[in-house]
Formats: sequence, C-alpha cells, structure tokens
Amino acid sequence: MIEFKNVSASYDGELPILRDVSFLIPDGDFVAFVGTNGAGKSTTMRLINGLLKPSSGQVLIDSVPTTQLRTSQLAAKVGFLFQNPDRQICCSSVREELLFGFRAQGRADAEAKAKVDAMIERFGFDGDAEPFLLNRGTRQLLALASIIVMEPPVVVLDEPTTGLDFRECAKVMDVIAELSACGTTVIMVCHDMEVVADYAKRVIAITAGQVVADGETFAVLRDREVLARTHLLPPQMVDVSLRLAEDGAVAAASPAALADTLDEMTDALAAAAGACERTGAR
Ligand SMILES: Nc1ncnc2c1ncn2[C@@H]1O[C@H](COP(=O)(O)OP(=O)(O)OP(=O)(O)O)[C@@H](O)[C@H]1O
Repeated sequence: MIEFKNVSASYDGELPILRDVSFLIPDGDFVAFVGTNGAGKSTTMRLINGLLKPSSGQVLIDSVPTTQLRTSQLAAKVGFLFQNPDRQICCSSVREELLFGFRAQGRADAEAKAKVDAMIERFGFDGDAEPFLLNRGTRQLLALASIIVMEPPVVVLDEPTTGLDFRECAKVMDVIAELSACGTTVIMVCHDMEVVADYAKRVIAITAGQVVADGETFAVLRDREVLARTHLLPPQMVDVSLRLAEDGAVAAASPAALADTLDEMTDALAAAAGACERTGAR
C-alpha cells in the first residue's frame, strides 16, 4: 500500500512542485497519473521510489515513511521503469542485464539464474545479444523485464509507451496488464489517454502540483471539467459518446451517450438500429 499524506515537495527547497497531495493506493491497484507537462507526475513517481523526499507530509510504503527506508529496502518493494530505457540499461548482454538487480543484492545464485532464463524464454530474448543493438521497443521490454524479474510488489512506470509504435506499445502494455492481473500494484504516468482507457482501473489527474481528480478511469476521463483543467483530450470513443449527448443526437442517459469503448458503442448503435427497424415495421 502506498499512501501520500499531505505531501509537498520541492527540488530547491523553495519552489513548491507538489502541494498538499494526498492519496492512497491499495495493493493490486492499477493507477494512471495524467496531466499536462510539468504538472508534477514524474516528481510524484520520484517520491514513491524515494529518489526525492517530501518537504512536508509523508510518503508511506506499507505504512513506513520513505524517509525511514534504506534504498535497498525501497528497491525491493518498488520497481521503477524510467521513461528512457537507455537510462536503465548498463550491461553488455541481455542475460547480464537481467541478472544485474540480483548481483546488486548479492544474490545472483542458481535461483536467480533460473528466473533470468525463464524471463529470456517468456520474452523471446537472445540472452547473448547486446542490449544497445536492440531496437527501441525491445530495449523497453528488456528494461521492463529486468525490473519484473526481481518480482517487486509495486511497479512504477514513467511513460512506458513513449516512443514506441503501436505493436511495441501493445506488447509492453500487455506485459504490464499481465503483471496487474497477477496482483502487482501498477502505477504509471501516461500521456496517451487511449492506453489509460484500455488498461488503468483508476486515474489520478494532477495539475500545477495538485490532485484535481481521483477516481475510476472512465469517471475521470468523462468529466469535461477535469479534462479542461488538465488540458487533456478524452479517448476517442469517450469523446464521441460525450458529443452525441452534448449535441442532443441521443438522450443523455442512453447507452450510446454512456459508451466508453468501441464494443459498448457498437452494441448501443446496433440496439438503437434494431429499435428503429421494429418501430418502422409497425
Ligand atoms: N530535477 C529537477 N530539478 C528542478 N526542477 C525540476 C526537476 N525535475 C522536474 N522539475 C520541475 O518540476 C516541475 C514538475 O516536473 P515533473 O517532471 O514532475 O512534471 P511532469 O508532470 O512529469 O511533466 P512531463 O509530463 O513533462 O514529464 C516542472 O516545473 C519541472 O521543471
């Protein structure tokens, strides 16, 4: 469980970047942090992994303030994926990269090597390949794999899909969805509202260092006021359903006006077309 209690934070001790931020993320949650550039999302992630300490308030991991946790204790609880995999990758082979975390903890034993082999198999990596010669999407997957091989209960992902094409993005997000399905707590910063809509259970919207919305994904993404305050465009299907209701094309409470996904919109339109046909036939 991760809890922010009235957290304020600053890089220079003067200019506040986060102001009085509070939220609680229970085990197993999948939360996306959204907001404009400079809102304070990455700063929030740095507070979770202990790279930054609050100037006031508390960041608690399993009820223990990060100020009381050693870096190694924090690293065991929270795996952190940087936006740019090249900031993370440092070894000369894929296998060594996956073993790096175990070596750092002094436990590169047979069990660790077996976990690395399983990860190589799962991702279809070439264990001897040189990481920097891999393409961007595969380097991102390697950076992700090198975190999840350590099996942290929480993973923090700072814009995990930036710079990836559609297929690479889906591959990375499917791995993350699988982690979430297996009970790992997932906390990600994401600028792509389609990805947020497809994967996150909950959205926390930040603007100017303050939380302006915290709720179920579509409750937040359908809130025009929140979208305006955070300068975000909703996912396409949400935009279509909101506009249908706003333009009076369908009733505000109709299934088409409430559709969050393509499937829901297709069902709503098919049902409406069926009803029209029946009315016309009478
Ligand atoms: N290392 C740092 N030193 C000083 N100021 C910083 C540092 N990192 C970020 N900031 C400032 O803190 C503010 C919030 O930055 P942060 O990176 O948390 O925002 P963000 O919401 O993640 O934005 P983006 O989406 O662009 O990554 C910005 O004004 C930024 O310039």
